[in-house]
Amino acid sequence: MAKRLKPVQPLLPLLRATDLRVSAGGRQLLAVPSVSVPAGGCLGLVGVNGSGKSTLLKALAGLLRPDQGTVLLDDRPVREHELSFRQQVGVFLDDAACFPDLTVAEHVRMVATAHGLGPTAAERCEQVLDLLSLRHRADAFPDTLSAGQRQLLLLSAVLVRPARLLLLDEPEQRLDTGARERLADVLRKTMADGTAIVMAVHDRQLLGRLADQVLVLDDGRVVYHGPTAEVINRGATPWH
Ligand SMILES: Nc1ncnc2c1ncn2[C@@H]1O[C@H](COP(=O)(O)OP(=O)(O)OP(=O)(O)O)[C@@H](O)[C@H]1O
Repeated sequence: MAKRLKPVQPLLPLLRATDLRVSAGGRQLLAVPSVSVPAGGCLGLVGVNGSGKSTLLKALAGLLRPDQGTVLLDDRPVREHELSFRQQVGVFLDDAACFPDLTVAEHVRMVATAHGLGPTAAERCEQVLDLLSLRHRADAFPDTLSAGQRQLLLLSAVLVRPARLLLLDEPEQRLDTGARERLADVLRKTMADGTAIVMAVHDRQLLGRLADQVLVLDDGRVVYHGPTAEVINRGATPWH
């Protein structure tokens, strides 16, 4: 007798946003029909300055309330201040700041401890500082860091904590080629562990190495949403 197969349930995306619209001062800043990222996937957001990438990230992070549309994490609405959301989602925006009186190691340790790493915090902190090549500045204070090292400190503080979703705004800013490659390696490993990433990015190589899908924005509107390879293979990017 033929065996009856159970219907296959498609995997739910981790993050899903539908019909997002954001405006300010009577002007529409963003109109995005849909965003969907599965666990372990990476969506790259690209577009010229002012095209709406940060606005979209803020809406996905629940930091900005859209006029219209929904953002769901695991099919539940995103709420900025909900503890479970903060525990699951690491957000890196370009306005992140450092404490002037805490060293590099202390910053990273503070975030790791706050996110419940407990006895494993010290080892994880060293590992992240090693991976981003910042361990030699572990005892340095922020005002003695170069711009790129400060960027690495802020990234270390986001990457040290466990997260199911990372929302990153131009993480490659101020980093040299080697540091960008190390960042790509760390993010790829994070994805292999099942973390989803949405990342605004100007660096085409980083985009090609990480993103499996790309959303190109122009004046707040989506002008392309599809596989990264198609955008990369065009030779010239449609956003520069
Ligand atoms: N709080 C705000 N009030 C009014 N307009 C805003 C606000 N924040 C951003 N904008 C406008 O929204 C548009 C999109 O800005 P956004 O910062 O999302 O662009 P971006 O693609 O991230 O740019 P960049 O590559 O320069 O970081 C811009 O025209 C900007 O001036």
